[in-house]
Amino acid sequence: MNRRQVICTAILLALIGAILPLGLAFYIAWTRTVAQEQRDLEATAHSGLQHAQEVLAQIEDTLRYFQTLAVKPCSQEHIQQMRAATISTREVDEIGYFRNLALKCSSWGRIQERIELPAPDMVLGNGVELRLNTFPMASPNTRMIDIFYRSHNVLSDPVRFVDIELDSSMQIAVLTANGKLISSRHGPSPEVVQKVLSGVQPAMDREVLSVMARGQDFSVVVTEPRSKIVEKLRREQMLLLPMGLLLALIIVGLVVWFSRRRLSMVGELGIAIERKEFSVHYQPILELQTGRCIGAEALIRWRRPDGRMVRPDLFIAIAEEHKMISQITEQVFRIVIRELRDMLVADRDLHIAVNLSAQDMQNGRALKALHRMLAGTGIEPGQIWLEATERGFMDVDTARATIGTAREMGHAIAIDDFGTGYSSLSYLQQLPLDALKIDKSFVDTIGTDSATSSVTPHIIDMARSLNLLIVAEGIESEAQAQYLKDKGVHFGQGWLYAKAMPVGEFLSFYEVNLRESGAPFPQVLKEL
Ligand SMILES: Nc1nc2c(ncn2[C@@H]2O[C@@H]3COP(=O)(O)O[C@H]4[C@@H](O)[C@H](n5cnc6c(=O)[nH]c(N)nc65)O[C@@H]4COP(=O)(O)O[C@H]3[C@H]2O)c(=O)[nH]1
Repeated sequence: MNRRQVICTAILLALIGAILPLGLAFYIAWTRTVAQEQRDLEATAHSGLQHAQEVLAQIEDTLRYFQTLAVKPCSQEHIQQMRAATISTREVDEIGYFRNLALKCSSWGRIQERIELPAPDMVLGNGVELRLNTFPMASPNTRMIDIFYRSHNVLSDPVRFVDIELDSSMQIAVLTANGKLISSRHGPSPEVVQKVLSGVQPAMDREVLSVMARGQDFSVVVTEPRSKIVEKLRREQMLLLPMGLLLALIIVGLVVWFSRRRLSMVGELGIAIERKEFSVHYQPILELQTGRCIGAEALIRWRRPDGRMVRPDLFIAIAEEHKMISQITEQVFRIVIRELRDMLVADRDLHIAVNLSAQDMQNGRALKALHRMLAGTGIEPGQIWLEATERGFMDVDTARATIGTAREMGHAIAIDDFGTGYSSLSYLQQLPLDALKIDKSFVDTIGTDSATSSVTPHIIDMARSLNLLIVAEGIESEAQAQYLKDKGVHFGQGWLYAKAMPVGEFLSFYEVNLRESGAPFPQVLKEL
């Protein structure tokens, strides 16, 4: 992933991370509120049904009482009893006595006019008849529910059937079992009520919550516009939104932390070490006189997940600065042993040079790790050479100790990039080194009249006087190679011969080289 992709992904993830928990909190608050409201509606519908049935039962009791009352119909006493019942029974507003389906007297007294019972709207299982739109003589504008049994009827205010505790945001309708409206409160929509009754989910269920309770004689529908539950939703949100907000903050924080880590080279390097994103390429080292390949320098390669390569001189410095280099050195050792173990065991003339950083030289941890890794592999320690730059030898005492340990273990040790730092002859004399590598910058000056071109022969003379093996790196031309050969430089590496290459290519190169050069293993190395 490149920088831009990391930033875009981070922004996207941060947005999702912020929106998702908040959206989730909102969604949970909404569904919890709706579910709670649905439960409240159900409870209201059931209590509405129970109440309507109790009202009916009360009226039926009154009717049954008059059925068994042994008084002369429409006598003073009969009318008196009817009046008493309207006073003592809340559900009973008026009582009437019928003969041949015509009203003879009521709790108001005797009736002179002929009032006949119309056809009932519904007949209950016990023979009680219901008429839903009765307008009594005493108050002709008031609709009453007429409940008739055998010879008596009761007129009851429809409100009695819905007289329950009702939330101001809810609407209730009590209907007969065959769906005719008895009474309602808070004006429920007749269409919604009919749809709920018929079992069809109301089309506007996005706007209305509804519940139905069905009894033997009545059905009760309770509705509530969703807009009315906003207040309750807010209360729920007050509870959940802070949690969502906290989660969003945590996610956004994590995204920022991860992306910053990903964006910084140090962070990326740490991830690369964890994920073992490194590989090793091998640059052949040849004896200059014969052209025989005696081994290779192991050079680390880091390919990032997006496919881009990072130059080692860039990330090695950062790894050193942030104390990550030892892990990298260990990974290089591990890769070299894994990739070349068989070949190193089969061919004792093959040598691989591995770079040690200044820190590796100072803390000696890499050497211990190498010792552990080589145990039981069959590889001779002498087949692994170690190279360290001048900086690695700055602290002469520590350097001497580390070189001593390395040599005791059987490794040859070389000073890399010689001449680029402050090393002097006297300084070199104090270190028990095996080889000196001439830096490419000096090889580049061969045949030129640059100011440093005169340094190269001095470095070579110095190395020779200290009896060190000399390896020149960065040889790119025949002229450079010839010059170095003439000066008695033993070994060289550079694009003139081969670039650093993956293990498979190197092994082929090595086999072809051995076949074609036909030269024996160099005497100078046997003496090491
Ligand atoms: N232009 C040109 N370049 C040539 C030629 N011949 C060799 N080179 C390059 O010169 C560098 C030689 O390695 P170095 O001096 O140890 O310099 C190395 C070394 O200091 C460091 N390095 C590489 N691998 C490791 C490692 O495993 N551990 C440590 N600590 N440092 C490493 O990174 C530096 C750069 O490594 P590379 O990029 O692989 O670059 C390599 C190599 O590819 C040539 O003819 N022409």
